[in-house]
Parts: sequence; structure tokens; C-alpha cells
Amino acid sequence: MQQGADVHQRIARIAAHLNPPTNHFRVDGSSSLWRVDCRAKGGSPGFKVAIFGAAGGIGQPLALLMKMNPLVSVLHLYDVVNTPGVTADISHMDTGAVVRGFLGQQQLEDALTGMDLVIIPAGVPRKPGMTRDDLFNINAGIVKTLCEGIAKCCPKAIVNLISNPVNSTVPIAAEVFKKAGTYDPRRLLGVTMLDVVRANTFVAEVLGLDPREVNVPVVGGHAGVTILPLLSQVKPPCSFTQEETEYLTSRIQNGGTEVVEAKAGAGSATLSMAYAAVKFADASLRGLRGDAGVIECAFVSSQVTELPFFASRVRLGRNGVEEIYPLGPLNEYERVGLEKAKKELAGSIDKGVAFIRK
Ligand SMILES: NC(=O)c1ccc[n+]([C@@H]2O[C@H](COP(=O)([O-])OP(=O)(O)OC[C@H]3O[C@@H](n4cnc5c(N)ncnc54)[C@H](O)[C@@H]3O)[C@@H](O)[C@H]2O)c1
Ligand SMILES: O=C(O)C[C@H](O)C(=O)O
Repeated sequence: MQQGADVHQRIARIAAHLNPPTNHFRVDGSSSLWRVDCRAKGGSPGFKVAIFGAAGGIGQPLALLMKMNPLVSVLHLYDVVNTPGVTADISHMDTGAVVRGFLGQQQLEDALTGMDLVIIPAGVPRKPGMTRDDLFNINAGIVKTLCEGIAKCCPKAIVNLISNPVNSTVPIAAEVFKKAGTYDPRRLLGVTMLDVVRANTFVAEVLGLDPREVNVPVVGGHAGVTILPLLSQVKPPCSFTQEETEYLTSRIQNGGTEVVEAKAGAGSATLSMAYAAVKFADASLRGLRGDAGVIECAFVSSQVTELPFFASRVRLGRNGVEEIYPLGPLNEYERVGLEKAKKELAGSIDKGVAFIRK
């Protein structure tokens, strides 16, 4: 009898120790399967990362890949549906990051508190025949709510914003942060990495190279003609015929639509996007760690053109964007493309700003 009481006390002590200070759900969801892993996982060095939209098409593989990232010590998975299952599943991976799940608006603040990096792939994806701007009405409100939470709970976090239309959602996020008095333009980055990933792949195919050896700067924004690959600046240095230039530019600009059509109503790019998002998040974390020479393309607050936001090569550091590089010499084809890109971008940026200021 006494022995039984001791066992109960021990279980109660372990449970008290394991029960998190917040009200997020337990990954096991069962009273008989206590998590007894906290001694092994406590206090490993690394960054705290949250994924918002973690149960979605991008969110799930992104969560998987971030759980494998040795720079991550704590991984928060937030969504309005299905996070208990995704969290339980991912938490069984024998990698270092501790995974916690959060479900719904009432757990938003707990999910955000203490985060170094917040990655946002929350929102609806395109179906065939839609533009990214057609997602504005739904995704603008989602991004607004999440950014209000960030301003309140982790205003110093780096934000990697994936939700479309990126050309408008980044200005929305900036306006929310301005309103809250927490805006630091260095910490807000629209993720355009998938355009670079696609450009590297398609250019490597044409050149007959390994895509890992190719680096194509892609500037402007993340929709149609605003996606401007600078094929004159490809590394390693190379040249293209006019036909190759037109084929590559069009394929890179329409890469998203190519996937949307192939998926035939089942969504847009998720797997290649998760890969690109992790590549970009890893660069953000290496920058936070103080690594030198971390340079990627991103859609950021910028003075590279007369527009308030523009995607170009940026150097990432302890505060997010530490340096924004000028576009460099453009050829005539790229100069024409730049003018088209700026015209469309201006409207998308204004639309995002107006959504908050209205
Ligand atoms: N930047 C890019 O390069 C890029 C690439 C691909 C997709 N995207 C965009 O990413 C977004 C997500 O795409 P997906 O394929 O993962 O869509 P999805 O529908 O599969 O997943 C989206 C997830 O967001 C969740 N969600 C909805 N409202 C939310 C809220 N208020 N808070 C938290 N989570 C919420 C949903 O429950 C869902 O799990 C889309 O807007 C898509 O256009 C951007
Ligand atoms: O094309 C889309 O709607 C999704 C994403 O922006 C992409 O480029 O794949």
C-alpha cells in the first residue's frame, strides 16, 4: 500500500515536472503515456523556432526538416487544425530539437513567446486559374492576426513570411508592426527562396551542370513578372542565347503556376517550398549565430529602387538583414523586365499597406 503511494507520488512529481508552464497540449494526449524525455533534452544550445501553419502542405515537411536542423533547440508547431497529430508524429524523431504543439487562437501567444525565428506558411494556396493576388482576401487577415501576436509576444524575432501574395503580405506585416511600435525592417523577410531554387535548377539543366554549383540571383518580388532572374549574373559565369534567356525567364516566373496546374486543384508547391523555406531559415539562423558571409535573396524593406519593398541579395546577421546589395549591372532584357516588375509591385505593395491603414 505504502509502495503504491510512493509510486503515485513519483508519477505526480514527474508529471508536475513535465507539465509545461503554458497550456499547450501534451504530445501524447494520454494519461498513461507520460513524456519522460526532459532530462535528456533539457537546455541544448540552439534557437527557438516557431512554424505557423505547421499542419499544412508546406508546414508538415517544413516541420520535419526543421526538426532535423542542429541549430534548432525548440520547435513550436502552431496551426488552427491538426497540430496534436503532427506534433506527436514529429516529436518521435531522434533529433535534438524539443517539439511542442499549439492549437488555435487561444494558444497563439504561448506558441510565440520566446521565439527567435517565426516562419509563416499559414493561409490558403492557389487553385488552377487563380493568381496569388486572388488569395489576398483570406490570407491578409491571417497574416495580420499572426503579426499582431508576434508584435506582442516576440517583437525581436526574425520573421520569415511565406504566405501569399508575398508582395502584399510583407507590407501588411510591416504596417502591423509599425502600428504596434515594434517595427524593425531588418527582421521582416518575405521568402522568395523558391524562385532562386527553381532558377538554379532550370539554369543547371540548360547548362548541363549540377544545380548545387549554380547560383542565380532573383530580384523584384514573388509573383509573375515581378520575379526577375538576373541571368547575366549567374555564377559560375556563363552566357545564354536570346531563346534560352526567354525560356528560362518565363519558366522561372511561371514555376509556381506549373506546379499549381500539375496538382490540378490539390494546392501549390509544398515540398520544394519546404526545402526552400528550410534553406532560408537555416541561413537566417546562421546569421543570428553570427556566421560571416550569409547571403540570400529576400523580399525586404529596401532602398535599392524607389519602391519601399524589393527582393534582392541581402546579407543576414545577428539582427536579420544587415546589408542590402545593389542590383549590379543589368542587360537591356533585364532593364525592361525591371520596369515591368516595379509597375506591378507598386500596386501590390500599396494594396497591402492600405489593408492595414484603411
Ligand atoms: N513564398 C512562396 O514561395 C510560397 C510557395 C508556396 C506556397 N506559398 C503560400 O504558402 C501558403 C500555404 O500554402 P500550403 O500549400 O501550405 O497551404 P495549406 O492549405 O496546405 O496549409 C496552410 C495551413 O495554414 C493553416 N492556417 C489557416 N489559417 C491559419 C491561422 N489563422 N493561423 C495558423 N494557421 C492557419 C491551415 O490550417 C493549413 O494547415 C499559401 O498562401 C501559399 O500560396 C508561398
Ligand atoms: O504559385 C503559388 O501559388 C505558390 C508559390 O508562390 C510558388 O511560387 O510555388
